[in-house]
Amino acid sequence: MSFDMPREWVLNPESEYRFELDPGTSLAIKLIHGQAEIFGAELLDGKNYIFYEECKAAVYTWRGCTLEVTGQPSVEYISEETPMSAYSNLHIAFEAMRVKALLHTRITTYPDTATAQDIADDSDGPSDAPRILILGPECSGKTTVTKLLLNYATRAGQGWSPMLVNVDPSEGGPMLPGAISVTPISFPIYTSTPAHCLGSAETTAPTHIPSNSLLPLGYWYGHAQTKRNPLLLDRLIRNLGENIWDRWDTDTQGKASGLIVDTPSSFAASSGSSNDHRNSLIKACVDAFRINVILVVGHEKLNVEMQRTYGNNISVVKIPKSGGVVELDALYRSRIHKYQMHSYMYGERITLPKGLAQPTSTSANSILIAGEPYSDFTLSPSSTIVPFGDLSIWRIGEETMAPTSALPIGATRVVSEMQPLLVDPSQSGSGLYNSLLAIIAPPNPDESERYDEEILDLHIVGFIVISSIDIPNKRMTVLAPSQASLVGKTAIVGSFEWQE
Ligand SMILES: Nc1ncnc2c1ncn2[C@@H]1O[C@H](COP(=O)(O)OP(=O)(O)OP(=O)(O)O)[C@@H](O)[C@H]1O
Repeated sequence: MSFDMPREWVLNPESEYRFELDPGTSLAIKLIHGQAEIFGAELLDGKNYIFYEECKAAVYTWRGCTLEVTGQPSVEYISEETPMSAYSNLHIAFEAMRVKALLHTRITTYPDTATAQDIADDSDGPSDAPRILILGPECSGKTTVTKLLLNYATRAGQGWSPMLVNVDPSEGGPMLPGAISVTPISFPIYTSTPAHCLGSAETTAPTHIPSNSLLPLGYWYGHAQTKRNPLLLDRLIRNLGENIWDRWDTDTQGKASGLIVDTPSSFAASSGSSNDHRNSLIKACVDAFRINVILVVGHEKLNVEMQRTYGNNISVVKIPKSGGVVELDALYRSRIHKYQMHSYMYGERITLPKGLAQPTSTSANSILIAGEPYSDFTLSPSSTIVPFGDLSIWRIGEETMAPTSALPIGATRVVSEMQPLLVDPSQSGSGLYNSLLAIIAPPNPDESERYDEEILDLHIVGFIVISSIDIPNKRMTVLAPSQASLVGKTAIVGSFEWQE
């Protein structure tokens, strides 16, 4: 049988079709009959959903369905054993919490409008929105559970917009790796590529704004590993929390929708010295987001530990890991970082599976990429030469290039983890060549309001890459998604490198 030809898969109720793609291949899945969803986002029938860039995922059906699959996955099979009923029970419990939280806010804000039934419903037990922290080891399915629960909330038809909080800097959520962010989610996140496994942010390029792009608020941590600068990560997590609570002051529906925090696997690793930093980062999340539910994905020891530490005030629930979750190695993750950065600059270059008829102006609507009709998703970044002085570049809490031997005899270098250090591009070891930088919001225009570490608390407005440095002429080549001027902007460098 040729894999170029469309093939049919018939799924029984409560089963899923799982697939894994190799580099350079793509897959189209069309729902022919019945009902199906991909990590909680419902498939429309008759549309070809495209998957690419080594995507690994599953299409699940509650009531049974027939799928038409075009393309050549490296792995594909049907599984009848899934944890979906446990996950959907959780969703039902969270939905009840949202409804009660909204009712409680309505009664306390507008007591005159409350009916006797409202008051009776409000009187039985606590009424707080679900604010959920998801913990689990590497490749346990944390991001997938986060996405599934968010998607179910948006499908409930109640106008919920739960906050997706991503504190996993190695993944970057809807932004780029190195960022942590918060994003209100009001429509389902469709899976198509691991480069945007939690949806994609609106690009800063003005030419292309898909209707499903997200508007995250993010801070730049700059590294993949949480242990590299836990104090900085702690502070950025607390910044995210403050932003959420400020916004919820005036958004009762959003507040009742709650939030879901996707965490890095290092939060679940308990080995020696890493224990302290991960405990303090978990605590930072619990405090900043006022967590009231901790979900532990398939890890008995961590579950017991969380029960002991937080069980008195927080519901700690162990949930099963899906057998479909794929083990991802370091090389795969590095390729995903490359896809993410390239997609930010160049948009998406998608090769459709061979057996799929090429889209015409009339058929493009029946081909969906991440839930959006197929169109030209490519972007044209600008590559410009800018004088060193146009941009002020900082590095947080790490030594710049001057070697220790350059210090006065007997002096030791003391750099606090939170200290912003100005980077001089004219120094040959500046570490800027080929690096990814976040451009951050301008500092407070009122000089009297400024403080030393202010740049730690400024959110990300975009990203650039320094693709070459010309020290003799004091200028550098900057790759950016748009041609907006960089004069006077502030950027922070981390440890992510641009890969061609
Ligand atoms: N049921 C499933 N069938 C097929 N693939 C799946 C399934 N569930 C998850 N996956 C895939 O497995 C991979 C790992 O899942 P996920 O990213 O959710 O795990 P994680 O615990 O968040 O990983 P990390 O180690 O990065 O923290 C992803 O590519 C995801 O799409």
